[in-house]
Amino acid sequence: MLYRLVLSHKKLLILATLLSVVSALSGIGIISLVNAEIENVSNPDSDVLRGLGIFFAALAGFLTFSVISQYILTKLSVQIMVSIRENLVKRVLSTSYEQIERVGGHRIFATLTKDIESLTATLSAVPHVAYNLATVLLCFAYMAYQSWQLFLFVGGVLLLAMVVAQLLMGLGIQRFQAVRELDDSLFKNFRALIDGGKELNINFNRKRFFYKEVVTPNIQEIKKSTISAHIVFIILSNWTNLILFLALGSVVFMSQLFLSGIATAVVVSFVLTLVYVIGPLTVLINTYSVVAEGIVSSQKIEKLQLSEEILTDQLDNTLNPEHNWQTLDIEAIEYEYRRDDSDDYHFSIGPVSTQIQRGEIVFLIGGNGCGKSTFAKVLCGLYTPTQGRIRLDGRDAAQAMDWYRCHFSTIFSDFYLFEQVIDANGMLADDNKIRQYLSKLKLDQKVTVDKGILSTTELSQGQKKRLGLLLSYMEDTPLYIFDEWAADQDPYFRNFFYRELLPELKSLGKTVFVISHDEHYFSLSDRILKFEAGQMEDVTASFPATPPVDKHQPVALA
Ligand SMILES: Nc1ncnc2c1ncn2[C@@H]1O[C@H](COP(=O)(O)OP(=O)(O)OP(=O)(O)O)[C@@H](O)[C@H]1O
Repeated sequence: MLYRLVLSHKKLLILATLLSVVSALSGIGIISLVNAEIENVSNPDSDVLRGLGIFFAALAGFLTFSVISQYILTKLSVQIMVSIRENLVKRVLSTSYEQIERVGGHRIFATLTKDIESLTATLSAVPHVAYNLATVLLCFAYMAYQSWQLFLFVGGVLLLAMVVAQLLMGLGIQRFQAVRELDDSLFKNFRALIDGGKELNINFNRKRFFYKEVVTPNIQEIKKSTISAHIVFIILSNWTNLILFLALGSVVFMSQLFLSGIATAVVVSFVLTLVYVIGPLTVLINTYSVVAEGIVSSQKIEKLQLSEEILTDQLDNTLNPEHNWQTLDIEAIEYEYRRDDSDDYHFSIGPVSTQIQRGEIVFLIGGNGCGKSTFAKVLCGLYTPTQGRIRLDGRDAAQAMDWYRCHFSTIFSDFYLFEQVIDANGMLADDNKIRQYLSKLKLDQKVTVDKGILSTTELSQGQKKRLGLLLSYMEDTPLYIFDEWAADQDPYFRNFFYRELLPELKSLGKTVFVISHDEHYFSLSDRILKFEAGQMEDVTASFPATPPVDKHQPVALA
Protein backbone atom coordinates (compact mmCIF):
# COMPACT_ATOMS: atom_id res chain seq x y z
CA MET A 1 0.00 0.00 0.00
CA LEU A 2 2.86 2.34 0.94
CA TYR A 3 4.47 1.67 -2.41
CA ARG A 4 1.22 2.21 -4.34
CA LEU A 5 0.55 5.51 -2.59
CA VAL A 6 4.02 6.83 -3.28
CA LEU A 7 3.71 5.74 -6.92
CA SER A 8 0.38 7.49 -7.38
CA HIS A 9 2.16 10.83 -6.76
CA LYS A 10 5.26 9.99 -8.75
CA LYS A 11 5.30 13.13 -10.98
CA LEU A 12 5.46 15.54 -8.07
CA LEU A 13 7.92 13.25 -6.31
CA ILE A 14 10.25 13.20 -9.32
CA LEU A 15 10.07 16.99 -9.71
CA ALA A 16 10.80 17.56 -6.02
CA THR A 17 13.62 15.01 -6.04
CA LEU A 18 15.20 16.70 -9.07
CA LEU A 19 15.04 20.03 -7.26
CA SER A 20 16.58 18.33 -4.22
CA VAL A 21 19.41 17.11 -6.40
CA VAL A 22 20.01 20.65 -7.67
CA SER A 23 19.93 21.99 -4.12
CA ALA A 24 22.30 19.23 -2.94
CA LEU A 25 24.57 20.04 -5.92
CA SER A 26 24.64 23.67 -4.77
CA GLY A 27 25.69 22.45 -1.30
CA ILE A 28 28.50 20.38 -2.78
CA GLY A 29 29.44 23.34 -4.99
CA ILE A 30 29.87 25.43 -1.85
CA ILE A 31 32.12 22.77 -0.29
CA SER A 32 34.27 22.44 -3.40
CA LEU A 33 34.48 26.26 -3.64
CA VAL A 34 35.58 26.55 0.00
CA ASN A 35 38.00 23.71 -0.64
CA ALA A 36 39.50 25.54 -3.64
CA GLU A 37 39.68 28.80 -1.69
CA ILE A 38 41.62 27.08 1.15
CA GLU A 39 44.41 26.58 -1.37
CA ASN A 40 44.27 30.33 -2.21
CA VAL A 41 44.60 31.46 1.43
CA SER A 42 48.36 31.86 1.09
CA ASN A 43 48.19 33.02 -2.55
CA PRO A 44 48.34 36.86 -2.75
CA ASP A 45 47.45 36.83 -6.49
CA SER A 46 44.08 35.11 -6.10
CA ASP A 47 40.93 36.98 -7.13
CA VAL A 48 39.12 37.02 -3.77
CA LEU A 49 36.20 39.16 -4.98
CA ARG A 50 35.44 36.80 -7.86
CA GLY A 51 35.59 33.85 -5.45
CA LEU A 52 33.29 35.69 -3.03
CA GLY A 53 30.81 36.45 -5.84
CA ILE A 54 30.65 32.79 -6.86
CA PHE A 55 30.33 31.79 -3.20
CA PHE A 56 27.28 34.05 -2.65
CA ALA A 57 25.73 32.93 -5.96
CA ALA A 58 26.11 29.29 -4.81
CA LEU A 59 24.59 30.20 -1.41
CA ALA A 60 21.60 31.86 -3.15
CA GLY A 61 21.15 28.82 -5.42
CA PHE A 62 21.37 26.48 -2.43
CA LEU A 63 18.74 28.44 -0.49
CA THR A 64 16.35 28.84 -3.45
CA PHE A 65 16.41 25.21 -4.56
CA SER A 66 16.29 23.87 -0.99
CA VAL A 67 13.23 25.96 -0.14
CA ILE A 68 11.40 25.15 -3.39
CA SER A 69 12.17 21.42 -3.26
CA GLN A 70 11.25 21.10 0.42
CA TYR A 71 8.04 23.11 -0.17
CA ILE A 72 7.01 20.76 -3.00
CA LEU A 73 7.94 17.70 -0.96
CA THR A 74 5.99 18.91 2.07
CA LYS A 75 2.97 19.63 -0.12
CA LEU A 76 3.38 16.14 -1.52
CA SER A 77 3.46 14.54 1.92
CA VAL A 78 0.22 16.36 2.89
CA GLN A 79 -1.40 15.15 -0.34
CA ILE A 80 -0.27 11.61 0.40
CA MET A 81 -1.72 11.87 3.92
CA VAL A 82 -5.08 13.00 2.49
CA SER A 83 -4.93 10.09 0.04
CA ILE A 84 -4.32 7.58 2.87
CA ARG A 85 -7.30 8.87 4.82
CA GLU A 86 -9.63 8.92 1.82
CA ASN A 87 -8.35 5.58 0.58
CA LEU A 88 -8.87 3.81 3.92
CA VAL A 89 -12.33 5.26 4.53
CA LYS A 90 -13.37 4.24 1.00
CA ARG A 91 -11.91 0.77 1.47
CA VAL A 92 -13.79 0.30 4.75
CA LEU A 93 -16.99 1.56 3.07
CA SER A 94 -16.43 -0.87 0.19
CA THR A 95 -15.79 -3.84 2.49
CA SER A 96 -18.68 -6.18 3.20
CA TYR A 97 -20.34 -5.91 6.60
CA GLU A 98 -19.59 -9.61 6.99
CA GLN A 99 -15.82 -9.04 6.70
CA ILE A 100 -15.90 -6.05 9.06
CA GLU A 101 -17.82 -8.13 11.63
CA ARG A 102 -15.32 -10.99 11.18
CA VAL A 103 -12.25 -8.77 11.58
CA GLY A 104 -13.77 -6.98 14.57
CA GLY A 105 -14.61 -3.31 14.95
CA HIS A 106 -11.71 -2.69 17.35
CA ARG A 107 -9.17 -3.73 14.71
CA ILE A 108 -10.71 -1.45 12.08
CA PHE A 109 -10.74 1.35 14.65
CA ALA A 110 -7.09 0.72 15.50
CA THR A 111 -6.26 0.95 11.80
CA LEU A 112 -8.23 4.15 11.30
CA THR A 113 -6.37 5.81 14.16
CA LYS A 114 -3.03 4.12 14.83
CA ASP A 115 -2.13 2.92 11.30
CA ILE A 116 -3.22 6.13 9.59
CA GLU A 117 -1.01 8.03 12.05
CA SER A 118 2.01 5.75 11.45
CA LEU A 119 1.59 5.75 7.68
CA THR A 120 1.23 9.52 7.62
CA ALA A 121 4.40 9.90 9.71
CA THR A 122 6.25 7.55 7.35
CA LEU A 123 5.04 9.26 4.21
CA SER A 124 5.70 12.69 5.70
CA ALA A 125 9.27 11.51 6.10
CA VAL A 126 9.50 10.73 2.36
CA PRO A 127 10.37 14.34 1.42
CA HIS A 128 13.17 14.45 3.96
CA VAL A 129 14.39 11.02 2.91
CA ALA A 130 14.41 12.10 -0.77
CA TYR A 131 16.20 15.35 -0.02
CA ASN A 132 18.80 13.89 2.33
CA LEU A 133 19.35 10.78 0.24
CA ALA A 134 20.04 12.96 -2.80
CA THR A 135 22.55 14.96 -0.75
CA VAL A 136 24.28 11.83 0.57
CA LEU A 137 24.51 10.20 -2.87
CA LEU A 138 25.87 13.36 -4.47
CA CYS A 139 28.44 13.76 -1.70
CA PHE A 140 29.55 10.18 -2.35
CA ALA A 141 29.75 10.88 -6.08
CA TYR A 142 31.82 13.98 -5.32
CA MET A 143 34.18 11.96 -3.11
CA ALA A 144 34.53 9.27 -5.81
CA TYR A 145 35.38 12.01 -8.31
CA GLN A 146 38.06 13.40 -5.95
CA SER A 147 39.79 10.06 -5.35
CA TRP A 148 38.33 6.69 -6.28
CA GLN A 149 40.91 4.83 -4.16
CA LEU A 150 39.99 6.71 -1.01
CA PHE A 151 36.30 6.45 -1.89
CA LEU A 152 36.57 2.68 -2.33
CA PHE A 153 37.89 2.50 1.17
CA VAL A 154 35.18 4.76 2.63
CA GLY A 155 32.57 2.90 0.56
CA GLY A 156 33.73 -0.44 2.04
CA VAL A 157 33.34 0.88 5.59
CA LEU A 158 29.87 2.27 4.78
CA LEU A 159 28.83 -1.00 3.10
CA LEU A 160 29.63 -2.85 6.30
CA ALA A 161 27.48 -0.31 8.16
CA MET A 162 24.61 -0.85 5.73
CA VAL A 163 24.65 -4.67 6.03
CA VAL A 164 24.47 -4.46 9.83
CA ALA A 165 21.81 -1.70 9.55
CA GLN A 166 19.69 -3.95 7.30
CA LEU A 167 19.82 -6.79 9.83
CA LEU A 168 18.91 -4.45 12.67
CA MET A 169 16.06 -2.96 10.61
CA GLY A 170 14.59 -6.48 10.09
CA LEU A 171 14.75 -7.12 13.83
CA GLY A 172 13.20 -3.70 14.54
CA ILE A 173 10.28 -4.41 12.17
CA GLN A 174 9.67 -7.75 13.90
CA ARG A 175 9.49 -6.02 17.26
CA PHE A 176 7.16 -3.29 15.96
CA GLN A 177 4.91 -6.05 14.59
CA ALA A 178 4.64 -7.47 18.11
CA VAL A 179 3.80 -4.00 19.48
CA ARG A 180 1.14 -3.51 16.80
CA GLU A 181 -0.57 -6.81 17.70
CA LEU A 182 -0.70 -5.67 21.32
CA ASP A 183 -2.20 -2.35 20.17
CA ASP A 184 -5.20 -4.29 18.82
CA SER A 185 -5.87 -5.71 22.29
CA LEU A 186 -5.47 -2.23 23.75
CA PHE A 187 -8.11 -0.83 21.39
CA LYS A 188 -10.39 -3.74 22.35
CA ASN A 189 -9.90 -2.80 25.99
CA PHE A 190 -10.53 0.89 25.23
CA ARG A 191 -13.78 -0.14 23.62
CA ALA A 192 -14.75 -2.18 26.67
CA LEU A 193 -13.84 0.83 28.83
CA ILE A 194 -16.40 3.00 27.02
CA ASP A 195 -19.07 0.46 26.06
CA GLY A 196 -18.89 -1.25 29.45
CA GLY A 197 -18.94 2.08 31.34
CA LYS A 198 -22.17 1.21 33.18
CA GLU A 199 -21.02 -2.22 34.30
CA LEU A 200 -17.61 -0.92 35.37
CA ASN A 201 -19.10 1.95 37.32
CA ILE A 202 -21.63 -0.11 39.17
CA ASN A 203 -19.36 -2.99 40.10
CA PHE A 204 -16.20 -1.86 41.89
CA ASN A 205 -14.71 -5.36 41.86
CA ARG A 206 -15.12 -5.58 38.10
CA LYS A 207 -13.57 -2.13 37.74
CA ARG A 208 -10.59 -3.18 39.87
CA PHE A 209 -10.22 -6.46 38.00
CA PHE A 210 -10.49 -4.73 34.61
CA TYR A 211 -7.84 -2.18 35.58
CA LYS A 212 -5.43 -4.49 37.40
CA GLU A 213 -5.78 -7.73 35.48
CA VAL A 214 -6.79 -6.67 31.99
CA VAL A 215 -5.70 -3.15 31.05
CA THR A 216 -2.54 -2.73 33.14
CA PRO A 217 -0.83 -5.95 31.96
CA ASN A 218 -1.74 -4.99 28.38
CA ILE A 219 -0.23 -1.50 28.76
CA GLN A 220 2.85 -2.87 30.53
CA GLU A 221 3.43 -5.41 27.79
CA ILE A 222 3.16 -2.66 25.15
CA LYS A 223 5.67 -0.60 27.17
CA LYS A 224 8.15 -3.49 27.25
CA SER A 225 7.77 -4.30 23.57
CA THR A 226 7.99 -0.65 22.49
CA ILE A 227 11.19 -0.11 24.46
CA SER A 228 12.70 -3.31 23.06
CA ALA A 229 11.80 -2.16 19.50
CA HIS A 230 13.29 1.30 20.05
CA ILE A 231 16.48 -0.14 21.54
CA VAL A 232 17.15 -1.74 18.16
CA PHE A 233 16.89 1.64 16.46
CA ILE A 234 19.01 3.34 19.13
CA ILE A 235 21.73 0.73 18.48
CA LEU A 236 21.27 1.24 14.75
CA SER A 237 21.58 5.01 15.00
CA ASN A 238 24.69 4.88 17.20
CA TRP A 239 26.25 2.17 15.10
CA THR A 240 25.91 4.32 11.96
CA ASN A 241 27.32 7.38 13.76
CA LEU A 242 30.24 5.30 14.95
CA ILE A 243 30.90 4.06 11.41
CA LEU A 244 30.83 7.62 10.11
CA PHE A 245 33.44 8.74 12.61
CA LEU A 246 35.41 5.58 11.83
CA ALA A 247 35.31 6.53 8.13
CA LEU A 248 36.38 10.08 9.00
CA GLY A 249 39.40 8.95 11.06
CA SER A 250 40.28 6.20 8.62
CA VAL A 251 40.44 8.65 5.70
CA VAL A 252 43.17 10.55 7.52
CA PHE A 253 45.09 7.51 8.82
CA MET A 254 44.66 5.21 5.82
CA SER A 255 45.76 7.88 3.38
CA GLN A 256 48.98 8.21 5.42
CA LEU A 257 49.51 4.46 5.69
CA PHE A 258 48.50 3.18 2.24
CA LEU A 259 47.95 6.15 -0.09
CA SER A 260 51.04 8.21 0.66
CA GLY A 261 50.96 9.94 -2.75
CA ILE A 262 47.53 11.44 -2.18
CA ALA A 263 47.31 15.25 -2.04
CA THR A 264 46.48 16.86 1.31
CA ALA A 265 43.80 18.92 -0.45
CA VAL A 266 41.97 15.70 -1.44
CA VAL A 267 42.09 14.40 2.14
CA VAL A 268 40.81 17.75 3.46
CA SER A 269 38.05 17.69 0.85
CA PHE A 270 37.06 14.15 1.95
CA VAL A 271 36.98 15.17 5.59
CA LEU A 272 34.92 18.28 4.81
CA THR A 273 32.44 16.28 2.70
CA LEU A 274 32.13 13.57 5.36
CA VAL A 275 31.49 16.17 8.05
CA TYR A 276 28.87 17.77 5.77
CA VAL A 277 27.21 14.42 5.09
CA ILE A 278 26.84 13.55 8.80
CA GLY A 279 23.76 15.88 9.02
CA PRO A 280 21.75 14.33 6.16
CA LEU A 281 22.83 10.81 7.16
CA THR A 282 21.64 11.38 10.73
CA VAL A 283 18.25 12.50 9.42
CA LEU A 284 18.07 9.34 7.30
CA ILE A 285 18.98 7.11 10.24
CA ASN A 286 16.46 8.80 12.51
CA THR A 287 13.68 8.09 10.03
CA TYR A 288 14.44 4.33 10.16
CA SER A 289 12.12 3.68 13.11
CA VAL A 290 9.36 5.83 11.58
CA VAL A 291 9.67 3.93 8.30
CA ALA A 292 9.66 0.59 10.17
CA GLU A 293 6.41 1.53 11.93
CA GLY A 294 4.92 2.57 8.58
CA ILE A 295 5.87 -0.76 7.03
CA VAL A 296 4.26 -2.63 9.95
CA SER A 297 1.08 -0.52 9.63
CA SER A 298 0.95 -1.10 5.92
CA GLN A 299 1.24 -4.88 6.47
CA LYS A 300 -1.43 -4.67 9.16
CA ILE A 301 -3.85 -2.91 6.81
CA GLU A 302 -3.30 -5.60 4.17
CA LYS A 303 -4.07 -8.28 6.78
CA LEU A 304 -7.53 -6.80 7.41
CA GLN A 305 -8.46 -7.84 3.85
CA LEU A 306 -10.40 -4.66 3.26
CA SER A 307 -11.92 -4.36 -0.18
CA GLU A 308 -9.45 -3.44 -2.92
CA GLU A 309 -12.25 -2.49 -5.23
CA ILE A 310 -12.94 1.08 -4.20
CA LEU A 311 -16.33 2.61 -4.83
CA THR A 312 -14.75 5.76 -6.31
CA ASP A 313 -17.13 6.33 -9.20
CA GLN A 314 -20.15 4.73 -7.64
CA LEU A 315 -20.00 7.16 -4.73
CA ASP A 316 -20.78 9.99 -7.15
CA ASN A 317 -24.16 8.50 -8.09
CA THR A 318 -27.21 7.44 -6.11
CA LEU A 319 -28.81 4.02 -6.57
CA ASN A 320 -32.52 3.67 -7.22
CA PRO A 321 -34.45 0.61 -6.10
CA GLU A 322 -37.21 -0.97 -8.18
CA HIS A 323 -40.35 0.11 -6.28
CA ASN A 324 -42.69 -1.94 -8.48
CA TRP A 325 -40.99 -5.29 -8.01
CA GLN A 326 -43.34 -8.27 -7.78
CA THR A 327 -41.55 -11.38 -6.49
CA LEU A 328 -38.59 -12.10 -4.28
CA ASP A 329 -37.34 -15.66 -4.73
CA ILE A 330 -35.24 -17.22 -2.03
CA GLU A 331 -33.76 -20.32 -3.58
CA ALA A 332 -32.24 -22.89 -1.21
CA ILE A 333 -30.05 -20.36 0.56
CA GLU A 334 -27.63 -21.51 3.21
CA TYR A 335 -25.35 -19.51 5.41
CA GLU A 336 -22.63 -20.68 7.76
CA TYR A 337 -20.63 -18.44 10.10
CA ARG A 338 -17.01 -18.93 9.21
CA ARG A 339 -15.40 -21.49 11.48
CA ASP A 340 -13.00 -20.16 14.04
CA ASP A 341 -10.31 -22.78 14.78
CA SER A 342 -10.58 -22.10 18.49
CA ASP A 343 -14.34 -22.64 18.37
CA ASP A 344 -15.94 -26.09 18.28
CA TYR A 345 -19.41 -24.65 17.86
CA HIS A 346 -20.54 -22.90 14.75
CA PHE A 347 -23.96 -22.02 13.47
CA SER A 348 -25.54 -22.39 10.06
CA ILE A 349 -28.96 -21.81 8.51
CA GLY A 350 -30.78 -23.40 5.61
CA PRO A 351 -31.37 -24.51 3.04
CA VAL A 352 -34.22 -21.97 3.06
CA SER A 353 -36.55 -21.61 0.07
CA THR A 354 -39.62 -19.42 -0.25
CA GLN A 355 -41.22 -16.83 -2.47
CA ILE A 356 -42.29 -13.42 -1.16
CA GLN A 357 -44.76 -11.14 -2.96
CA ARG A 358 -44.73 -7.35 -2.99
CA GLY A 359 -46.89 -5.89 -0.19
CA GLU A 360 -46.69 -8.90 2.15
CA ILE A 361 -46.19 -8.61 5.89
CA VAL A 362 -43.92 -11.53 6.80
CA PHE A 363 -43.26 -12.51 10.41
CA LEU A 364 -40.04 -14.38 11.25
CA ILE A 365 -40.56 -16.26 14.49
CA GLY A 366 -38.76 -18.83 16.65
CA GLY A 367 -36.83 -19.17 19.90
CA ASN A 368 -33.62 -17.34 20.84
CA GLY A 369 -30.62 -18.21 18.72
CA CYS A 370 -32.59 -20.16 16.09
CA GLY A 371 -31.30 -18.00 13.20
CA LYS A 372 -33.94 -15.31 12.56
CA SER A 373 -31.51 -12.37 12.55
CA THR A 374 -28.93 -14.39 10.61
CA PHE A 375 -31.55 -15.12 7.94
CA ALA A 376 -32.60 -11.45 7.89
CA LYS A 377 -28.97 -10.40 7.31
CA VAL A 378 -28.67 -12.84 4.40
CA LEU A 379 -32.03 -11.66 3.08
CA CYS A 380 -31.00 -7.99 2.88
CA GLY A 381 -27.54 -8.76 1.49
CA LEU A 382 -25.43 -8.02 4.58
CA TYR A 383 -24.26 -11.64 4.52
CA THR A 384 -23.51 -13.48 1.28
CA PRO A 385 -25.19 -16.91 1.19
CA THR A 386 -22.71 -19.77 1.20
CA GLN A 387 -25.15 -21.71 -1.06
CA GLY A 388 -28.27 -20.85 -3.07
CA ARG A 389 -29.36 -17.49 -4.39
CA ILE A 390 -31.83 -14.67 -4.08
CA ARG A 391 -33.60 -13.19 -7.09
CA LEU A 392 -35.62 -10.02 -7.25
CA ASP A 393 -37.98 -10.27 -10.24
CA GLY A 394 -35.61 -12.85 -11.66
CA ARG A 395 -32.50 -10.69 -11.25
CA ASP A 396 -29.75 -12.45 -9.28
CA ALA A 397 -28.94 -10.32 -6.22
CA ALA A 398 -25.32 -11.53 -6.25
CA GLN A 399 -24.79 -9.86 -9.64
CA ALA A 400 -25.76 -6.39 -8.36
CA MET A 401 -25.32 -6.46 -4.61
CA ASP A 402 -25.34 -2.69 -3.96
CA TRP A 403 -28.44 -2.27 -6.09
CA TYR A 404 -30.14 -5.20 -4.33
CA ARG A 405 -29.26 -3.94 -0.83
CA CYS A 406 -30.67 -0.48 -1.55
CA HIS A 407 -34.17 -2.03 -1.64
CA PHE A 408 -34.02 -2.54 2.14
CA SER A 409 -34.25 -0.37 5.19
CA THR A 410 -33.42 -2.23 8.40
CA ILE A 411 -33.59 -1.79 12.13
CA PHE A 412 -31.58 -4.55 13.79
CA SER A 413 -31.22 -4.77 17.56
CA ASP A 414 -27.75 -3.11 17.43
CA PHE A 415 -28.83 -0.36 15.03
CA TYR A 416 -27.00 2.96 14.73
CA LEU A 417 -28.80 6.28 14.60
CA PHE A 418 -27.36 8.81 12.17
CA GLU A 419 -28.21 12.44 12.88
CA GLN A 420 -28.63 13.11 9.17
CA VAL A 421 -32.06 12.12 7.86
CA ILE A 422 -31.74 10.94 4.26
CA ASP A 423 -34.63 10.71 1.78
CA ALA A 424 -35.20 8.20 -1.02
CA ASN A 425 -32.78 10.12 -3.27
CA GLY A 426 -29.98 10.06 -0.71
CA MET A 427 -30.37 13.79 0.03
CA LEU A 428 -31.12 15.47 3.36
CA ALA A 429 -34.86 14.99 3.88
CA ASP A 430 -37.50 17.70 4.01
CA ASP A 431 -37.87 19.22 7.52
CA ASN A 432 -41.67 19.51 7.35
CA LYS A 433 -42.03 15.84 6.52
CA ILE A 434 -39.62 14.89 9.33
CA ARG A 435 -41.56 17.07 11.81
CA GLN A 436 -44.78 15.34 10.77
CA TYR A 437 -43.28 11.94 11.65
CA LEU A 438 -41.64 13.25 14.83
CA SER A 439 -45.08 14.28 15.97
CA LYS A 440 -46.65 10.99 14.89
CA LEU A 441 -44.00 9.05 16.83
CA LYS A 442 -44.41 11.40 19.81
CA LEU A 443 -40.83 12.58 19.64
CA ASP A 444 -41.54 16.22 18.76
CA GLN A 445 -41.02 17.32 22.38
CA LYS A 446 -37.61 15.66 22.46
CA VAL A 447 -36.09 16.07 19.03
CA THR A 448 -36.10 18.98 16.62
CA VAL A 449 -34.80 19.11 13.07
CA ASP A 450 -32.94 21.72 11.10
CA LYS A 451 -32.10 21.23 7.42
CA GLY A 452 -32.40 17.46 7.73
CA ILE A 453 -30.17 17.19 10.83
CA LEU A 454 -31.67 15.92 14.07
CA SER A 455 -30.96 17.93 17.22
CA THR A 456 -30.14 14.83 19.27
CA THR A 457 -30.08 11.05 19.27
CA GLU A 458 -29.58 10.81 23.06
CA LEU A 459 -32.87 9.18 23.91
CA SER A 460 -34.32 6.24 25.81
CA GLN A 461 -34.04 2.84 24.08
CA GLY A 462 -37.71 2.85 23.05
CA GLN A 463 -37.44 6.44 21.77
CA LYS A 464 -34.28 5.58 19.85
CA LYS A 465 -36.11 2.79 18.10
CA ARG A 466 -38.91 5.20 17.20
CA LEU A 467 -36.34 7.59 15.76
CA GLY A 468 -34.86 4.65 13.86
CA LEU A 469 -38.31 4.04 12.46
CA LEU A 470 -38.47 7.67 11.35
CA LEU A 471 -35.16 7.28 9.48
CA SER A 472 -36.54 4.14 7.81
CA TYR A 473 -39.77 5.88 6.85
CA MET A 474 -37.88 8.73 5.24
CA GLU A 475 -35.60 6.38 3.29
CA ASP A 476 -38.82 5.11 1.70
CA THR A 477 -37.39 1.80 0.49
CA PRO A 478 -39.64 -0.95 -0.95
CA LEU A 479 -38.67 -3.53 1.72
CA TYR A 480 -38.23 -3.21 5.46
CA ILE A 481 -36.75 -5.47 8.13
CA PHE A 482 -37.63 -4.75 11.76
CA ASP A 483 -35.76 -7.01 14.21
CA GLU A 484 -37.82 -7.13 17.41
CA TRP A 485 -38.61 -3.44 16.99
CA ALA A 486 -41.59 -3.57 19.33
CA ALA A 487 -39.70 -5.34 22.14
CA ASP A 488 -38.70 -2.06 23.85
CA GLN A 489 -41.98 -0.24 23.25
CA ASP A 490 -44.76 0.47 25.73
CA PRO A 491 -48.16 -1.13 24.95
CA TYR A 492 -49.28 2.05 23.18
CA PHE A 493 -46.45 2.05 20.63
CA ARG A 494 -46.39 -1.72 20.35
CA ASN A 495 -50.02 -1.53 19.33
CA PHE A 496 -49.23 1.38 17.03
CA PHE A 497 -46.47 -0.65 15.38
CA TYR A 498 -48.52 -3.79 14.69
CA ARG A 499 -51.93 -2.23 14.06
CA GLU A 500 -51.14 1.08 12.41
CA LEU A 501 -47.64 1.13 11.01
CA LEU A 502 -47.58 -2.32 9.40
CA PRO A 503 -50.99 -1.93 7.66
CA GLU A 504 -49.97 1.56 6.52
CA LEU A 505 -46.74 0.24 4.98
CA LYS A 506 -48.67 -2.62 3.39
CA SER A 507 -51.18 -0.20 1.87
CA LEU A 508 -48.22 1.65 0.31
CA GLY A 509 -47.10 -1.59 -1.35
CA LYS A 510 -44.16 -2.09 1.02
CA THR A 511 -43.01 -5.54 2.08
CA VAL A 512 -42.11 -5.82 5.73
CA PHE A 513 -40.18 -8.59 7.50
CA VAL A 514 -40.90 -8.48 11.21
CA ILE A 515 -38.82 -10.52 13.64
CA SER A 516 -41.11 -10.94 16.58
CA HIS A 517 -41.78 -12.85 19.79
CA ASP A 518 -45.15 -11.06 20.22
CA GLU A 519 -47.37 -14.08 19.69
CA HIS A 520 -50.35 -11.88 20.44
CA TYR A 521 -49.94 -10.17 17.05
CA PHE A 522 -48.84 -13.10 14.84
CA SER A 523 -52.26 -13.34 13.22
CA LEU A 524 -51.87 -9.82 11.77
CA SER A 525 -49.31 -11.09 9.27
CA ASP A 526 -49.73 -12.43 5.75
CA ARG A 527 -46.99 -15.04 6.15
CA ILE A 528 -45.31 -16.61 9.17
CA LEU A 529 -41.91 -18.27 8.75
CA LYS A 530 -40.77 -20.19 11.79
CA PHE A 531 -37.10 -20.93 12.47
CA GLU A 532 -35.75 -23.76 14.55
CA ALA A 533 -32.03 -24.56 14.75
CA GLY A 534 -31.43 -22.74 11.47
CA GLN A 535 -34.20 -24.54 9.57
CA MET A 536 -37.23 -22.64 8.27
CA GLU A 537 -40.85 -23.81 8.07
CA ASP A 538 -43.84 -21.87 6.72
CA VAL A 539 -46.40 -22.06 9.56
CA THR A 540 -48.86 -19.43 8.26
CA ALA A 541 -51.73 -21.92 8.32
CA SER A 542 -51.28 -22.48 12.08
CA PHE A 543 -52.21 -18.87 12.85
CA PRO A 544 -55.69 -17.95 11.59
CA ALA A 545 -55.87 -14.38 10.38
CA THR A 546 -58.34 -13.10 12.97
CA PRO A 547 -57.07 -9.95 14.66
CA PRO A 548 -57.26 -10.31 18.45
CA VAL A 549 -59.30 -7.83 20.45
CA ASP A 550 -56.97 -5.26 21.98
CA LYS A 551 -57.71 -3.03 24.90
CA HIS A 552 -55.37 -0.31 23.60
CA GLN A 553 -56.76 2.18 21.18
CA PRO A 554 -54.98 2.50 17.83
CA VAL A 555 -53.03 5.70 17.38
CA ALA A 556 -54.64 8.20 15.05
CA LEU A 557 -52.36 8.71 12.07
CA ALA A 558 -51.56 12.27 11.12
N1 LIG B 1 -21.32 -12.86 14.12
C1 LIG B 1 -21.54 -14.14 14.48
N2 LIG B 1 -20.53 -15.04 14.38
C2 LIG B 1 -20.73 -16.34 14.71
N3 LIG B 1 -21.90 -16.81 15.17
C3 LIG B 1 -22.93 -15.97 15.31
C4 LIG B 1 -22.80 -14.58 14.97
N4 LIG B 1 -23.99 -13.97 15.19
C5 LIG B 1 -24.82 -14.94 15.65
N5 LIG B 1 -24.18 -16.12 15.71
C6 LIG B 1 -24.75 -17.40 16.14
O1 LIG B 1 -25.86 -17.67 15.31
C7 LIG B 1 -26.92 -18.22 16.06
C8 LIG B 1 -28.22 -17.55 15.62
O2 LIG B 1 -28.17 -16.18 15.99
P1 LIG B 1 -29.31 -15.19 15.54
O3 LIG B 1 -28.92 -13.85 16.02
O4 LIG B 1 -29.58 -15.37 14.11
O5 LIG B 1 -30.53 -15.74 16.38
P2 LIG B 1 -32.00 -15.16 16.57
O6 LIG B 1 -32.94 -16.22 16.16
O7 LIG B 1 -32.15 -13.85 15.90
O8 LIG B 1 -32.03 -15.01 18.16
P3 LIG B 1 -32.75 -13.93 19.13
O9 LIG B 1 -34.21 -14.21 19.15
O10 LIG B 1 -32.10 -14.23 20.45
O11 LIG B 1 -32.38 -12.57 18.60
C9 LIG B 1 -26.59 -18.00 17.52
O12 LIG B 1 -26.44 -19.27 18.13
C10 LIG B 1 -25.28 -17.28 17.55
O13 LIG B 1 -24.39 -17.92 18.43
